[in-house]
Amino acid sequence: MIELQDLTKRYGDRTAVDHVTVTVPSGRVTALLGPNGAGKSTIMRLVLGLDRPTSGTALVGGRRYTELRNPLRLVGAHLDARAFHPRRSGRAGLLALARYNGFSPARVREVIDEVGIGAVAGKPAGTYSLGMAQRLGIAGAMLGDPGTVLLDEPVNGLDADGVRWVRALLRRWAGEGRTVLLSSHLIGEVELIADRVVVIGRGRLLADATPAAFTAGQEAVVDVAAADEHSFTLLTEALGAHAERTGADRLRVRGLDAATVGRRAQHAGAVLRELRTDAPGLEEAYVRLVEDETEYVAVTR
Ligand SMILES: Nc1ncnc2c1ncn2[C@@H]1O[C@H](COP(=O)(O)OP(=O)(O)OP(=O)(O)O)[C@@H](O)[C@H]1O
Repeated sequence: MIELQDLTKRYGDRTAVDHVTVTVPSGRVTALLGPNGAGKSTIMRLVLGLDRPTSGTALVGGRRYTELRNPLRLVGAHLDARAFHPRRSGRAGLLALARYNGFSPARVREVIDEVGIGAVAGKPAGTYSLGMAQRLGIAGAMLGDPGTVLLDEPVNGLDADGVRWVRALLRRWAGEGRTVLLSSHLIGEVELIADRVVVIGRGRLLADATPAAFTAGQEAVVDVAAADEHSFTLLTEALGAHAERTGADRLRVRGLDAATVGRRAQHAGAVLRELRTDAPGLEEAYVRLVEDETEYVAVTR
């Protein structure tokens, strides 16, 4: 479990993390989600003792990271895909990390197999594709078989297979009771991977919920397509400010239900090709949330 209590970090007059209180439970995959510069990496660095909080605390298993005696056995982290020495082979980098932290060369072989970089392990890490570099970083995080894992943007640069692989790996870790915290600025990834979503905007906690609870309070939208250009014009006029154009003949409607949209179209003489209610996805909920970062939204489980 990771506990952030009133965590604040300022750099000069810039507040990177602003009074964040949140618990990241074990046995779950939790995503820190937020736009670039929201404060996700800073939170991870504070948890890992790489930076000191201005105020508040970040605890892993009830202790500050800097108080842990054998931290890599308890907490694994992968913050930067290019953290390994570019001219050293991936294997050599992992062996050095293992030696320094008291892990066996056999464990290095195991993690290399597990992340599937056997074919490139002898090559300089600097020659790896971003996907391979991500796998190498994840291998480093796994070395100590830790109960808590932090991964900063772990699927950045991975192809669809790679994303599936990370998802399966994180699910397995959570299933084994580990605490898994990843960060992402891509809502689509998070929707696929995480059990819990912690949304951060300008350093502040905006939401902490399951993906389902996060979207539950959101109003559905209606997608409507006109049969022809003339109908599209009539329809656009009939729906006014409720409608937003999303395609050549297509509108997205907020604040009216499908029956009302259908009636308005009929009155206006517009012929429809399609009319459907869309349950709001995580993306819709997320966009609304970060659009107005000044509003504090607490979503409970
Ligand atoms: N060492 C530092 N010195 C000064 N400002 C910093 C430092 N580290 C981060 N910041 C600032 O703190 C804010 C949060 O940055 P952070 O990197 O944590 O965001 P992020 O959510 O991880 O974004 P990204 O997705 O771009 O990595 C930003 O405004 C950033 O410029």
